Amino acid sequence: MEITFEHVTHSYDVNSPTANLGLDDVTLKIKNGLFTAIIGQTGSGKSTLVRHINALLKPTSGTITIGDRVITSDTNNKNLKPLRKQIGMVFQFPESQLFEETVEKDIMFGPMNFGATETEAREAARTVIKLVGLDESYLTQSPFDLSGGQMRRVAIAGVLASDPETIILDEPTAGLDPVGRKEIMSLFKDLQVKGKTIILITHNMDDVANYADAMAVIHRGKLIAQGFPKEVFNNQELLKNDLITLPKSAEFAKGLMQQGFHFDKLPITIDELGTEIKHQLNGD
Ligand SMILES: Nc1ncnc2c1ncn2[C@@H]1O[C@H](COP(=O)(O)OP(=O)(O)OP(=O)(O)O)[C@@H](O)[C@H]1O
Repeated sequence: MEITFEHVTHSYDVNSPTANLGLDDVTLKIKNGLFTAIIGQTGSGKSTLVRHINALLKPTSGTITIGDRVITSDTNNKNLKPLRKQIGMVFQFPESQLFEETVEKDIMFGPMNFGATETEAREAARTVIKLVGLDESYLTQSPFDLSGGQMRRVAIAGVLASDPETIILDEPTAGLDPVGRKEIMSLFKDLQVKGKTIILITHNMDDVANYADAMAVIHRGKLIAQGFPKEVFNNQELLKNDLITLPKSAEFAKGLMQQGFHFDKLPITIDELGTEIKHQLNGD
């Protein structure tokens, strides 16, 4: 499902369409089946942007097209359920929204809300608990007896249980340790390989470099760059004006340039960096 923003502006000031802009004239295409990262400084408008994709927010002006669904300022709040089923949203610290007495009931809540029968929802819970790396024995436990990382997985399973086509992730690994982060990010990459469209908001540039196919940079509500991560991280204008930070490998490569190494483009992953260094040491 392709997602298109055309000249989308969102004002948080109900009395003035030009004041307190969360988004300012954003035109953007998010391609079907890709892993797209949305980055930008704190308060730049990333969450505002993604909340338009499942119509939690509506544009003050402009149009959003999601598959064959068009959202404008006068879109009716009725009939949004099919859209919300297609677009799964994992908010920051999603475990704070767990509330049922068992993991199974918590996971079943979403599908049943979207019309699944109890049997279907139970089946979905059994499938997704494994997808997030937990075994079926967790289903009968209370979510509140689990560790923070396990609770996060259960909350993510709850979103996956409705089998959304597109999954929006707002800082899904915040507060997790490096191992937990890698596991969760690999899970999302795996879901993309299986056909889902993934949209990730993150402050972690290594995650962008390692997992994203495309990225968009938001600054003060405006889209200031988009493209392949390798191109965007090599955008001199953005770097000069401190509008992006670099993944660790690119930072390391910059240091190496002061030692006489040369990179046409900064490598953005460890693999790319290793390959480049090997070539240069071998004189290739
Ligand atoms: N409910 C709201 N009412 C008024 N202003 C808001 C509201 N939510 C966000 N804003 C403002 O809109 C702008 C964009 O906020 P948004 O939360 O989209 O940024 P963000 O890039 O997601 O930030 P972060 O990285 O901190 O999550 C900010 O100036 C913020 O203060």
